[in-house]
Amino acid sequence: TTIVGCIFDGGVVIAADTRATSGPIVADKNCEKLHYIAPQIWCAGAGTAADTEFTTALISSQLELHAMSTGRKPRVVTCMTMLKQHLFRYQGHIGAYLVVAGVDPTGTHLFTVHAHGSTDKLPYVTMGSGSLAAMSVFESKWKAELTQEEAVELASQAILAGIWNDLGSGSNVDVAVITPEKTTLKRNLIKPNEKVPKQQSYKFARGTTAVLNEKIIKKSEIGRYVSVQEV
Ligand SMILES: CCOc1ccc(-c2cc(C(=O)Nc3ccc(S(=O)(=O)NC(C)=O)cc3)c3ccccc3n2)cc1
Repeated sequence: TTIVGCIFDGGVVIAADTRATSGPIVADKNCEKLHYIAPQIWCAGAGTAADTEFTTALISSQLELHAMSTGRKPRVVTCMTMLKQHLFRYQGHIGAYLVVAGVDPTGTHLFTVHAHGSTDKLPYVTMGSGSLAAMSVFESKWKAELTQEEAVELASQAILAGIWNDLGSGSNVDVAVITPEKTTLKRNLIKPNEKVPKQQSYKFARGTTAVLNEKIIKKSEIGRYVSVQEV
């Protein structure tokens, strides 16, 4: 998995690849790793799929109840705090590595939350098995005061670095852009691994391989031939 987040002038963008693995097997070629928390708070998840899905859904519910009781819009720091306290309580046994991003009345915020409960607050972040490949893109191309278009492009390039260089990442690029006005989910914004039509037909004509000899036997005689190596 490769997931990233990047703050820009006026909002924040998060992005993810769409490969789900089970050991060496690609279990899902187009899974969703961007999770809704609140109208202007979204979360990218790496780690155990069920853990990221259920943990984000649980905190989304708790945050909505909190917003109802306070009568205020939910804050990103509140979401981060709920996530870190929940994950710390389970001492890392919940395999959820999360990028929490959003806009609230106090501004634009981007956090990481690790499975053991540690957190960071940064202008750009990466997580997952492809995090080092993705971070190489940010460390070489990030600048302050990015525009929305620049931030979407940079985040997409960071995910693509994971897709190409990390076996745990692959398939497509999903992006979510969060501004004070609206949140836009761009599902499969980039599809760099689509199957293309074969250049030609690879069906061999009947008779391409010569038949050297043929022997028709009764079903009752099969046992006689199973152990015999015909030369
Ligand atoms: C007592 C242990 O404390 C810890 C503290 C921090 C980290 C940690 C983990 C990560 C990280 O993202 N690890 C990670 C890898 C693969 C997937 S995965 O989903 O691609 N594959 C599997 C199998 O989970 C998820 C998360 C990370 C990334 C970027 C910068 C720092 C980081 N630090 C781990 C343990």
